[in-house]
Amino acid sequence: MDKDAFIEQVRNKLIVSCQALPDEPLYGAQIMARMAVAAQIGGASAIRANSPADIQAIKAAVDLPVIGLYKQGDTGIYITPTHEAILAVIAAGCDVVALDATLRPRPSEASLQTLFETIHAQGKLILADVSTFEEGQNAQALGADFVAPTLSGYTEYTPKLDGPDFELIARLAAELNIPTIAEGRIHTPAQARQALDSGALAVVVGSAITRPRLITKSFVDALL
Ligand SMILES: CC(=O)N[C@H](C=O)[C@@H](O)[C@H](O)[C@H](O)COP(=O)(O)O
Repeated sequence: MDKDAFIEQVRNKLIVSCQALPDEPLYGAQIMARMAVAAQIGGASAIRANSPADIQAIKAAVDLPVIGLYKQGDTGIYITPTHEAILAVIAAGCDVVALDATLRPRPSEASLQTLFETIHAQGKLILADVSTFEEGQNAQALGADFVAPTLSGYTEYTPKLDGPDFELIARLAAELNIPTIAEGRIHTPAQARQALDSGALAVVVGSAITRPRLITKSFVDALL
């Protein structure tokens, strides 16, 4: 899928992140594929998914573009950090590759520039997951197709907010030339609406739709 087609597919729409790690109760490619089917029936415009196995199962189950990533651990730079991880999610069939584009020291010798080049050489689109405006600027300069504030609140130098980082969404959307896809702690339909009103092209919602353990906990906590 080319960039214009992807933009038209997701414009002003919801993208559902269907992810469960091995320590989560819904872990398993077939379970994530059913989550994706539910998301498609509900009206999602695209799916965000982690790992080659999940991406492959989701691609077989739904007729939607997939933003693929491959988490390697859960500290430091863990979202699609290497060429191998990129090639694995592309081989699994994703349309867009999401990767950590923060300015932190990288775990392998691969620079962000060469990782971007690998994605484009395979004819796929780049979604740069960042935590600050400067990281978004850097990703744009290196050739990213899309930017998302996915990592705001997850780097040691960004504030830990309870809700979405609307300020960063608005600044990325206003000051960069590439589209911003809002993501991270969007927990309600009103927040999703606000993200679009802040200038985002589309909105990714994960936990609030596909992590029932966390959804349950939010209700339980409200009753304490
Ligand atoms: C920080 C990090 O590793 N974020 C991951 C990125 O793919 C996922 O664990 C999140 O679920 C996703 O970003 C969607 O966000 P939320 O689940 O808050 O709607």
